[in-house]
Amino acid sequence: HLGGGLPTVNSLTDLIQELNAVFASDSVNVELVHYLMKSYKSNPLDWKKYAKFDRYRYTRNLVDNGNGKYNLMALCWGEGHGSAIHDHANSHCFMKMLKGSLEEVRFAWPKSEGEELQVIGRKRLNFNDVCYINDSLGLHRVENTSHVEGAVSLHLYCPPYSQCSVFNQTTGQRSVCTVTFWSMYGKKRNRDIQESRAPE
Ligand SMILES: O=C(O)CCSS
Ligand SMILES: [Fe+2]
Repeated sequence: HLGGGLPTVNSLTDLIQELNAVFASDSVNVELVHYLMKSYKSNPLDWKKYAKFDRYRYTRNLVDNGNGKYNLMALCWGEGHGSAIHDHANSHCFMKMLKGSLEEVRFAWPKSEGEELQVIGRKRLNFNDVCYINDSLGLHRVENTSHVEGAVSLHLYCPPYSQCSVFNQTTGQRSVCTVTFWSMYGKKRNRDIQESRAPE
């Protein structure tokens, strides 16, 4: 886009170009990234090559590695699939609905060992909605509660991470979880059994 004013985003390719430009500087402009994610209007023709579903759990499909500054990925949730309660490894997390809807439940951090996690919020994310979280806002679980429709969400994590913490809701017990990709750049990886874990 020329000169001042906010860029227009007409495709996923545009969004990636604008994100690369925004992340060229070292500080993260959360409002601008939120605006860019919101201004992209989901078009399945843009993202269907990344939309790979598994029968048993949601999949994480890398779209762009943001020159190392962020990871942009498409998450595909079959009916009833959900994540574990997790944190975001001191990174920013932006999540946009590309298809279907997801329910987000937020929890406060456990204050002491053995304490049940407290729900601090519930939100339904609908088509093209964007939601933001970071560790200072709490933990969350994300779930596709539909019995009839899959869901696809676009996630941006900056800085990128490969491990986060997952929490047991009743005991507050925290454990480390390594997250990987089901596919990268639209290509499915031949994987051995234990790879491609999502925080669940
Ligand atoms: O697998 C993940 O990255 C968590 C999805 S909800 S932000
Ligand atoms: Fe999350």
